[in-house]
Amino acid sequence: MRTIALLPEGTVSHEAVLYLFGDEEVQLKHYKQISDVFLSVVNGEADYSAIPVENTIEGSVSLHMDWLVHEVDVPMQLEWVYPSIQNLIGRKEEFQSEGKMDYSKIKRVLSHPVAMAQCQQFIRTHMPQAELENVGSTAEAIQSVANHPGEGWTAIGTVLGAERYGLDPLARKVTDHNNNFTRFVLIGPDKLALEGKEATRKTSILVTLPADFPGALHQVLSAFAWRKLNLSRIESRPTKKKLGNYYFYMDVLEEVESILLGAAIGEIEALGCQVRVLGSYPSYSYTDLQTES
Ligand SMILES: O=C(O)C(=O)C[C@]1(C(=O)O)C=C[C@@H](O)C=C1
Repeated sequence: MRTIALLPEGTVSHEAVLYLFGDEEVQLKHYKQISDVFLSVVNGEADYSAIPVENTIEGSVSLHMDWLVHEVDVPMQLEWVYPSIQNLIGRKEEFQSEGKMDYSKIKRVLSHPVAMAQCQQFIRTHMPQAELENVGSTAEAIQSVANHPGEGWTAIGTVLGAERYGLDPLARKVTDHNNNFTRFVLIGPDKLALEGKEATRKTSILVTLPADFPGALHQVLSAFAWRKLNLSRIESRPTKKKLGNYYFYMDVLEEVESILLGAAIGEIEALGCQVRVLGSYPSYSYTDLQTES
């Protein structure tokens, strides 16, 4: 049985992992901090670590991307997409009378910063008086609310989290945009694919440009363009070595073993760029996962 490291019970990550593996039995190891989720696979405590890397509304989860690049050297082995459905969580009896919600009683809203950002408008419209507090995960937020009864505390998080910590969804689906999806990856030493499910092949690479090379990025991009290799994401991030030094993170819709991608990487290296492959893996979209073979 596979062991998966992930954020605490009741997080969006937890829902997403349960969804990914469906009926397959997996052992889940929950950690409070994302750093411990990363380290679990490094230390051999888990076969894979589940990491949220990108969100429709917030874009890249920078902290997690930085851990992938700078702190650990474990390949990405699978990617999947899951909707982040956020809800306002608290105790019904504290905020509702005769089934009607009284938002003016809310003094504090706790959540993960990415989840909080997904519900900005909802919070501003309904509870502008509330203090906002960012914590390590949506589940940690829900647990804190459970530990402070009668103090006007609420959390933004999942229905699964509300159930786990004995609270109620006070308002459901409170994200500002309907199409709120999060991209997750599994990192680990071994290859992984879901049997009978359609997947797109993807390769994630990091490209560091040589200093003082005018047009270097243009040339890198042309190596992909004339081979008709599709880039689905490109993003610059600081190298953390020198102010103004950046590397480019790129997702290419092709397997690293393919002749075309191999040749493109060779050409980019010949230009004097450094290329690091972060992983070459199957990518599952939300609808593909729902379709049984
Ligand atoms: O706190 C959680 O529920 C998480 O799973 C973390 C996380 C994230 O880090 O982006 C995952 C997805 C949600 O969009 C918000 C938060």
